[in-house]
Amino acid sequence: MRVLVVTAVAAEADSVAAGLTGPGPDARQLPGGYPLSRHAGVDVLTAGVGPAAAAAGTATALATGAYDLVVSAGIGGGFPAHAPVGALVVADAIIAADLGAETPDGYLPLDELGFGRSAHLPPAELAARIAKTLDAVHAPVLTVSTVTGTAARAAELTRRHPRAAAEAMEGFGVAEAAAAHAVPVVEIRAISNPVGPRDRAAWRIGQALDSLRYAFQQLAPVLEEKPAHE
Ligand SMILES: O=C(O)c1cccc(C(=O)CC[C@H]2O[C@@H](n3cnc4c(=O)[nH]cnc43)[C@H](O)[C@@H]2O)c1
Repeated sequence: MRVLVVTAVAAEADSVAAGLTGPGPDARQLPGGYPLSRHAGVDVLTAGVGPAAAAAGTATALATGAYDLVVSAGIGGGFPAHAPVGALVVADAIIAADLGAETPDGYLPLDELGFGRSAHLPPAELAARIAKTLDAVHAPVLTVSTVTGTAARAAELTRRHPRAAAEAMEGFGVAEAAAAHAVPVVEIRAISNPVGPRDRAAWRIGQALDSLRYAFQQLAPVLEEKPAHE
């Protein structure tokens, strides 16, 4: 199995790579300038922040036809009722939470507008096994284009998606590219901040990056190729 891990920024890619145990990395750049580090069985891509960059980078990597699984991984905001700072969240659904239309009667997601889908479902058994391995919260992860910064917006997202444990900015973009290439996708988020009123001082990015490294340490035996003689 060859796995593509898609991160937004270099610090996330470094944490993922630090958790992998195999030899490497063999660093290269894909067309478009996307940095890719190759490890045993796992490639780690830095695609940029936001769903559009994530989709473009993921699609570029998947065009090689080399991958059996895509993992969207990085830091994220946690809905405090479900996922505190430092927790890991493995998505059981990857939901586009602000892709749609506002109407006088409220928000309409893309699928209800008839333009496509608003959610991707990771393979249930694999996602549940990853969540169990990581002792992670297993719940929907929202993809947003704007980081939530008010209590009102957090409450509105919770009203629409009561089970959601995290929000981040890339998962749905990665999943759209994966679906276009018929490759399964999972999403793993390490919680760096609560979803709610903007408080930059409360972000624990170092702690979340440590959690991300720990996650890939635990997952390395599952994800990395074993040489035939082992
Ligand atoms: O300082 C800010 O308020 C701010 C505004 C926009 C973006 C940022 C980032 O540094 C985070 C973007 C990056 O991290 C993921 N992330 C982490 N926490 C959240 C969150 O609460 N909501 C959405 N995304 C989050 C995201 O996936 C991006 O890759 C800071």
